[in-house]
Amino acid sequence: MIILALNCGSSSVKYSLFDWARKQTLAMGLVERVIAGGSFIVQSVPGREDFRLEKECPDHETAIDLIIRTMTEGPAAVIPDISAIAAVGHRVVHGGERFTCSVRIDAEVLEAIREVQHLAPLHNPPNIAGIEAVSSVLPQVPNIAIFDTAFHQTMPRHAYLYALPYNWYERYRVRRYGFHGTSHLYVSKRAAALLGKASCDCNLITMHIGNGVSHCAIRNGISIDTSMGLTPLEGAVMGTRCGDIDPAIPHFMMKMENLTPDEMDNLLNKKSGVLGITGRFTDRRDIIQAARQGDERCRLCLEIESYRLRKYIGAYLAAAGPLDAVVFTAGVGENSWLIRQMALQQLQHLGIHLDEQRNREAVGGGEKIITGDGSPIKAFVIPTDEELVFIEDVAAILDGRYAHHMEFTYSFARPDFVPR
Ligand SMILES: Nc1ncnc2c1ncn2[C@@H]1O[C@H](COP(=O)(O)OP(=O)(O)O)[C@@H](O)[C@H]1O
Ligand SMILES: CC(=O)OP(=O)(O)O
Ligand SMILES: [Mg+2]
Repeated sequence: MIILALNCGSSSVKYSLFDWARKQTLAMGLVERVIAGGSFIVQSVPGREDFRLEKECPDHETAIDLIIRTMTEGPAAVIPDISAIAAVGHRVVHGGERFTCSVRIDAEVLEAIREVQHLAPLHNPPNIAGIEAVSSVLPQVPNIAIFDTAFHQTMPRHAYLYALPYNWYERYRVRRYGFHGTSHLYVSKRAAALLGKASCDCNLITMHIGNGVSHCAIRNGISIDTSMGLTPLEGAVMGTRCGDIDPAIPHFMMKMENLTPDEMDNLLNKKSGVLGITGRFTDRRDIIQAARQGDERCRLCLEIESYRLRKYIGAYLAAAGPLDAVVFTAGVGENSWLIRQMALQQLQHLGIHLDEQRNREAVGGGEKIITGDGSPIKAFVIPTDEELVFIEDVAAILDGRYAHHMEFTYSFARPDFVPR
């Protein structure tokens, strides 16, 4: 059974093609600059040179058509025919309160995903566009939705409700949902394996630090709190999103600069975070390099970002403890020893003893421990693999084995997987 996992973002489509019977990755790839213009596809196949092709994709349908053509025709082909694809797993960022686990998509499920799209305006519309595009190109193939929010549906009321008029929750479902659930789920299961414990016996803090950043407090294997909220804007300092701020600031700034609500929302989502602080960079590699060359604003940015990480570790230690481990994942968490070091410094009194040498060496892939041997709480770097969760859920749903994220035993076999 060959499964295609799709992650349709606003400007990109990431994909992974997996042969379930052979447990083999056939291809992984990415179409960038969808809609924006100047789009191109890059596909990696184990044991082959990367394939790259420039092709305009003014919409997601064209991007998905390009992906299917690349996988089936010409020099980058990995399967003989489109009919080899047995099912497609789609990342859906917001599932509201209705979806607590992955589901097969039918007209009613698609309608329910549409109903909550206003809660994730940057993410759900491209997810829906991807589902519609696949349905038109591969009409016979089952589509499965895997939700970012599902893993966090175990949060207790006291963690997911805000101190706002209660009828906002009753009328509009204003509450904390949390995102990156498949990543938190994946790394928590891998951390349990590294600890040699059942995941239901593990208390963890998982730190997904990429362009979007979120943290999760995990007690007995389930999410009990997470830093993103109603939308993916709350919590940590991100590439372009502000994370936690005084909620009075938007109103204040709207008055000061005569901004509309949409302009304000755009500033908080797209012009803030590390871009807002540095004024020029979203990529932490650029920021670290500039800081090393003496750029004061970039240095300050690293201090603000890592201080916020440290505060969340402290808060979630209180929420999830007694803790087994802190886990770092995603682009920054997997690769930036400096940001990890700045976040974990001086936490010995909490039982986290960073081993600076191990931490510096834990870059560029692989699962690593970065605390010293006697550290009461361990810290790990674990490369995330959200697509593998999609693939396992799709296979399990089609086989009738899948009940729920928490009850389902993942195998996470991807021996040939090359971390990004
Ligand atoms: N070696 C590195 N040092 C610091 N940051 C890095 C490094 N490699 C990647 N990153 C960061 O990872 C980010 C992307 O992470 P990723 O998880 O791929 O994000 P997303 O999936 O949200 O696009 C980049 O913006 C970059 O800042
Ligand atoms: C929910 C979210 O922030 O996703 P991403 O990191 O892909 O932007
Ligand atoms: Mg990501």
